[in-house]
Amino acid sequence: MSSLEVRELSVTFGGVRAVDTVTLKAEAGKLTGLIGPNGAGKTTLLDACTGFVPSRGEVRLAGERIDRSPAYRRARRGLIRTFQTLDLFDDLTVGDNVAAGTPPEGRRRWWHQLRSMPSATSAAVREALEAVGLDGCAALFPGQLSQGQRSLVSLARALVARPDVLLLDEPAAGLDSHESDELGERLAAIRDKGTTILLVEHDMGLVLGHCDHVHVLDGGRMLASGTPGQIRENPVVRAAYLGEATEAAEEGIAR
Ligand SMILES: Nc1ncnc2c1ncn2[C@@H]1O[C@H](COP(=O)(O)OP(=O)(O)OP(=O)(O)O)[C@@H](O)[C@H]1O
Repeated sequence: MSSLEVRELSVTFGGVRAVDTVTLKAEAGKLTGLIGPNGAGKTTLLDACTGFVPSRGEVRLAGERIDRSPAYRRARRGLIRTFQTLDLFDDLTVGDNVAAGTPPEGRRRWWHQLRSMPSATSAAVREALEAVGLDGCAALFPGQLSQGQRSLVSLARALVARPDVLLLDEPAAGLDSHESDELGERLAAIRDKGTTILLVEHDMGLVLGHCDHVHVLDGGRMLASGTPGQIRENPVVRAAYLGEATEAAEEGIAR
């Protein structure tokens, strides 16, 4: 099991400091939530961890620095992510969409890799679809699924790569509260099988109901960290994120 850790991580776009000297950890084998208001820097932090934007500071996977590695090497080392925009291939079946997430094997030539690509019916694809509750949907096309189910296809495409650490960007978007609770159970089961998960999400029921630990970002900076219970009760978080003005929060923000 691997942890993911960032130390003093910063990302700047022109004059905007989207992530500002953030230090946080997704503990090995845990489901960690990352929450914060719109524009807080959550997606940018995932982009920096996975090598999609240049950053300053350290990113460590299982204790080893990966912040100088290109995105594909980080993925090969087991750091796999999903995107807010699902980017499914509408002309491919669900099974083929998931199969497309299979990582290439080592340095074999591309025609060998093509020949060894798993098919939509391979065991790895079946297993990934089962893990998200879409077994039986392999032959359907994304257009035949609900938005929530499409999000699950994107999750299955990440799982087929057998990640050590899985970064999820708002997988509950488009899910109703029942589906989102079900997703929480599935993520907990994936964690229990040994995958470390960092979950960016606005769905508070999912985060506070299922995560082991939660980090809160605001304006690119770490605002708070704690158990879901501690985060729920934190007056500064309630003021900044949940829109509740309290005296304690005002004192906290002023400090
Ligand atoms: N490619 C970019 N170029 C310029 N500014 C960017 C870029 N990507 C993000 N930003 C800015 O960085 C800040 C953080 O954005 P980010 O998307 O990381 O926030 P977020 O917490 O994921 O928000 P949301 O919950 O709405 O997805 C915002 O001010 C955003 O406008």
